[in-house]
Order: sequence, then C-alpha cells, then structure tokens
Amino acid sequence: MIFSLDEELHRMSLDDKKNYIKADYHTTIYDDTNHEQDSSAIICEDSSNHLSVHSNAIPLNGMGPTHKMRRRSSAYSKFPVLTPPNTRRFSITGSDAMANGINRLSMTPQDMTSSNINENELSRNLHDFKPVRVLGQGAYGKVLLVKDRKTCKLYAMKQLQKAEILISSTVADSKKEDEEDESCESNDNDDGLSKRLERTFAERSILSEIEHPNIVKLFYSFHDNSKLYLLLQYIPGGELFYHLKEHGTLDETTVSFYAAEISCALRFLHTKGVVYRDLKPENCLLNQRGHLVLTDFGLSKKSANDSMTNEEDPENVNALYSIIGTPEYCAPEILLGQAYTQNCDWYSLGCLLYDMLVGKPPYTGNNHKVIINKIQQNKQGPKIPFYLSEGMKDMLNALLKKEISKRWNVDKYWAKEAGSNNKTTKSRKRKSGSVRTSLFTEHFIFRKIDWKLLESGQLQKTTLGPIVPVITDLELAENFDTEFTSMSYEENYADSKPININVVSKSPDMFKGFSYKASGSYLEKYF
Ligand SMILES: Nc1ncnc2c1ncn2[C@@H]1O[C@H](COP(=O)(O)OP(=O)(O)OP(=O)(O)O)[C@@H](O)[C@H]1O
Repeated sequence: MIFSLDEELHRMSLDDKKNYIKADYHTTIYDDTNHEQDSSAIICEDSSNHLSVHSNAIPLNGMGPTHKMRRRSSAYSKFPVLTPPNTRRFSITGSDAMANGINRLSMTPQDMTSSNINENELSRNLHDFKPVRVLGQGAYGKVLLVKDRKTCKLYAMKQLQKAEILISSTVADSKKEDEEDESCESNDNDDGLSKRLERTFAERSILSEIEHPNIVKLFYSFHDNSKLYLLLQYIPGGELFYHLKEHGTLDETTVSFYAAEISCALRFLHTKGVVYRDLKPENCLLNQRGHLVLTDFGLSKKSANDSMTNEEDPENVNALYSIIGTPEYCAPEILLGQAYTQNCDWYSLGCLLYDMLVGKPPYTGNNHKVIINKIQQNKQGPKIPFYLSEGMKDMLNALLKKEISKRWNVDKYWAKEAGSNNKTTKSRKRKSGSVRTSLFTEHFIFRKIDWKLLESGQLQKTTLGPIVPVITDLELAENFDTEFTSMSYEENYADSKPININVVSKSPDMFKGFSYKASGSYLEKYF
C-alpha cells in the first residue's frame, strides 16, 4: 500500500530526482534500488539486545517533499491478495481452511440470525441519518459522516454495496494476475463469494461483541435493497495515514506510544480469538484526545474458540490460510500462502512501526509477488536505519522476523501474570539468534507507558496523545483528506429502497441477520 516511492520517482523528472536523492543516508532509505545496491547500507544485527538509549533520530520533518507522496494502500491492493500459483493447500468452500480440514468457523451468516434483531421491526434506517460529508472510501463503498436527525449525534456510516460483495472484481483481478493457476478459477468464484459474505458478517459480528478503548464501536447495522450499513462511533481525528502524510515520520516517543495503544488493542482481540489481519496507517484513527482507535474489521477473523492460538502447537487447529491483507504490512507466511495464526498481526505491527519511523514500510512494491521477492532476497531481514535507538532497533528486529518460530510470540510473552514468579525481565540478555522470551510490555521502548492505566482505558480518558488533532467543528472533518471530504454523497442516499425489494441478488436472505442494535446502556455510555 501506501507508497511506492519507486513509482513516484519514475514520474519525476531527472533533475527533480537528482535533487531528491541527496547524498545523505537518510534519503537512501527511500530508494529501494539505490539502497539495495549500496554495500555500505547499515543492517542492524539481530543480536542487539543492549538497550541503551540514544535519541539520535534523524530530523523527522526534514524530509522534504517525500511524505507528500504517501499513497493509500487500497489504491492498488484490493483484497484479497492473490494466492500465488501452487500454494493453495485447501479447497474448502466458504472460509479460511482450518488445518484439520474441517470448517470450524464460529460465526457464519446463518449462525448469526440468532443474535439478530427482527429486521422488520428495526427502528433505524438510512433516512434517520442526514449525510454530512464523505470521510473515506473502501473497496465496497464509502464511509460517510452522518447526523442522527432526531438526536443530532454524529456517526461514521460505513456503506457496503451488496453488488460489489456479490459480484466482486477480485475474480477478474485474479484471472488477470494469476493466469497460471487456471484450474482454480471456479473454486475462486464459489469460495470468493462465500468468503466475502463471511467477512462482511464477521465485521459486524466482531464489532458487536467487543468493547475496548482502542477499538471503534458499532452502534447499529442495517441493510436495504442495495447496501449494508454499519453505524460506527465517529473518530474525528482522522487516519494515522493522514498525520503521517503531514509529519513525514514520527519521533520514537510518539511511535512507542502508538505501539503501546495498538498492541493493547491487538492483544485484546487475540485473547478473544480474533485475528485482525489488516493493520496499516489507514485503519488507525486518532480520536479527539489523540488516542489511537482501530477501525475496519472487514478482514478480521474470529477463530473457532474464544481463546488464543498456540503457534508452537503443530496440531494447531486455528491456523488460517486465506491470503488477504495489504501486502506491505502482511506477514511473509500470509503472502506465501502458508498457515498462519494471530502472530501475523505482530509482524504487521513491526511494519507499521517501521513506517512511522522511516516513512515507508520495510518492503514496498505494486503487488504481493514483488514484495515477497524482496522479503525472500533479503536474508537478513529489512534494513533498519542506523539512526534509530538500540531499543527501537531491537523491537523492530524482534517483530519483523521472517520465520514465525523466531518472531517474538508477543501473546505468550505479553506481561507478568498476576501472582506468577516469572523472572523474565527486560534486563535479561539473550543469546544471539535465540527465541525471545522477555516480556513485551516490559520492553525498553515502553518504559514511559503505564500499562495498567492503558489497559483499563483510564489513560485514554485522562491524558492526551502525542498528536492532538486540530478540531474546530466536528462536522467539518478537518483531519480527513479533501480527496474524500469533497466527494459527493447525494447518490448514496438516492438509491435506497426497503429491504425486500432486492433487485441485486435475487436471494435477499444472503444478508439476513445483518441488522443489529447496541444495547441502550451501551449507547448511553458512549454518548
Ligand atoms: N469510525 C470512523 N470514524 C471516522 N472515519 C472512519 C471511521 N471508519 C472508517 N473511517 C474512514 O473511512 C475509511 C475507510 O473505512 P474502512 O477502512 O472501514 O473501509 P474499507 O471499505 O474496509 O476500506 P479498505 O477497502 O481500504 O480496507 C477509513 O480509512 C477512515 O478514513
């Protein structure tokens, strides 16, 4: 996603290019080609476990025009990422294949009808909400800022086009890019629809079941003839993507703060059996107080049981295989079509931290094949700039390990359990190459974080985050790209008709059970 500087450079004139690639180390990291040929490029040794601080990060905002080139991932990587030829291992229809070959999905659209409210008695519909402006656009539709006509409360309304879900272009894309794998086409078709439906329901279902200060809240969902609607808590501070575009890169204290808030959300999801699978700057929003809130659960997956999976268990029945996500932030095992677990989210966290510190994720390219080639060629892992502190280098190295077995198993080594005699501490030295067993929350970069306050949600209530978004009027959506806020939304309201006039699918029941209303106490609590 995000930004392929290589491509942008092609578009620039030679002169511009010369000016841009100045002869300093800092700029070389923005040109992969240049960088990879540079034998003097500094590669951070994995053995580094000495956590002395030297806060010598190269000026953050002195990046010249680079950061203005930041590009959104969804611009060229509509999910799912394609399965590389011959890596499809299972042909189970309708869900991520579980390792034992049994579909152990805990939530299917059918299952969900039980938790469903009676759609005919649904109190909310599209016309209860007045559109204010467009906040963003995803693969299946727009996200609008809307105002409840009765209460004047603001919500973010995520719209998903039924037609896009039912007749997705991913099959066409798949044919175009994956011609070698013709034998899989028909499976792609059936599996594709079923998976897209499942993911649509998963987003609604996961969000309706979880409550965490760093995760967006779902208040209502409903559907009509053409679209599905998720009425979410409006997070007015904009995307981390937007702020990264403004700032270029962020200082280590800020990055550590966001790392803690994201980790806190990911850890919570993992304990609920949910793998997030789409961590990227576009999906991290800042609230009014500058705290980070994860949104977009369209690629998240709830495993069979509500517990953490065990990566070290070879019989692990919760392993996933679907190749989805945003290639630049995706764990290598996902891109290679191998089995993966929630540990993939920690690799993505490493990519996101790297992006915040360096200005781009560790590996960039126009498709997952390019990225996987880069990952494979880069035997020693991504090049970590010399100017980062030892603590930050250590964190990045631990998360960005190609092999799952060598990557930090953050869920296992999260924190000291109450009452345990776990003597693992940050000060313990690790032998080079050995698997990391120190505790994540005790890592040096988190020395200023009060995890108790963070995990309880108190920190979010009582302190301000490192970037406090400028908000003069919530309805102006000042922290969202004008690319979106200037878009027209009229047509989004014009084509709404009552539920059962389903001209798109001929099978109106496909989306049955989608509607939801949060409890009165929940609604009161957050308004
Ligand atoms: N609760 C929210 N408050 C404010 N803005 C939001 C909210 N949810 C989403 N947005 C905005 O809308 C954008 C698109 O939302 P989202 O990522 O959920 O859609 P999507 O269709 O899944 O996108 P993609 O296909 O790129 O993954 C977000 O990046 C963000 O800018």
